[in-house]
Amino acid sequence: MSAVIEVRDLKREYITTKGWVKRKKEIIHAVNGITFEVQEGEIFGLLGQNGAGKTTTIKMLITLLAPTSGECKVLGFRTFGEEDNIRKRINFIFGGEMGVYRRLSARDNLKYFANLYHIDFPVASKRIEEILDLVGLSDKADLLVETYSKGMVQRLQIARGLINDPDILFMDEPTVGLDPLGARMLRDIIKKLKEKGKTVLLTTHYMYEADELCDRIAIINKGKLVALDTPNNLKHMVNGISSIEVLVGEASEQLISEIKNIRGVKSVSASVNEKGNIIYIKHKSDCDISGTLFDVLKNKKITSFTQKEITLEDVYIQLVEEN
Ligand SMILES: Nc1ncnc2c1ncn2[C@@H]1O[C@H](COP(=O)(O)OP(=O)(O)OP(=O)(O)O)[C@@H](O)[C@H]1O
Repeated sequence: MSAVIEVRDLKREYITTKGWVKRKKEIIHAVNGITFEVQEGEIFGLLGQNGAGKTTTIKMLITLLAPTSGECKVLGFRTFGEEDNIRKRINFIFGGEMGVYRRLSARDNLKYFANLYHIDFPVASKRIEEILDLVGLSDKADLLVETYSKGMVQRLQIARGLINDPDILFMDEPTVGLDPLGARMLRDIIKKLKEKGKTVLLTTHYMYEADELCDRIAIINKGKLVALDTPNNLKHMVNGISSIEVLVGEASEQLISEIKNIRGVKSVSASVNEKGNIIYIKHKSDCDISGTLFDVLKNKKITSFTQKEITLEDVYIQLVEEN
């Protein structure tokens, strides 16, 4: 395997102005010195809160934005200065945007984009059929896109992103706005791309998505890289913390604060689902809180009590809080 993306001490600043009367210049350090490599054939995830710098990073990688400083190379070429060598070998998909023509059929859309890449007709025709099959749109290929569901449009977006047979596909929140079934179909397509040897760099807000898809994940916070590893290794970073989920009839603020006061408890949160109130408790692994917890939950109609594995979300929250 070789590195197809090389980023070293990459920075990007934006200069904006603030205030009405006396306008003051402000420098935003959107990407503030990040370093990572992506290997050929990897699915690599960029995770971070809103405004963490994910889209800015992607824009620099796809040659749309010049870095302020640092090194940013794709397929061995500088993204600023040697972009012509990169553009025909990559493609990108921004989730939630149209990017395709509603008044054309999927097949005509793909023919149009193949034309933009000057792909010969026989090659394009064969590729279009293969791509339509990959994204599961073969039987709907001649319908107008305006009759498509959101999930179908998103799948067509992926098809569009594959028209030049790119080595690397960049995806910014590919499943945003999709229903669970649509999102699952899209994740399956991304897995198939990996099987075909493509490299995928994606951003997502959904932890389970990153966990399921990514070989490695970079967590970005305020423009800086706070962790980079496989999902499993990242989970091991939250050493010494255990997680419990309890389903109860009611979860009052007083109950939550009583649980918070148990020695060894690090955090408590609650949510409601159709079965009742779920209380999420994180505690130090070397403190057995179960006895005291059962005392506090006495008469609270416990319907389930589960010791949970640490999730990527736990890691993410801890890292972002620490930073
Ligand atoms: N064109 C711009 N001018 C000024 N500031 C910008 C510009 N684009 C982005 N920013 C700022 O740079 C920071 C990083 O933005 P970016 O869009 O890269 O974050 P993100 O991680 O992709 O967020 P999100 O998950 O919300 O898409 C934010 O503070 C944002 O407000």
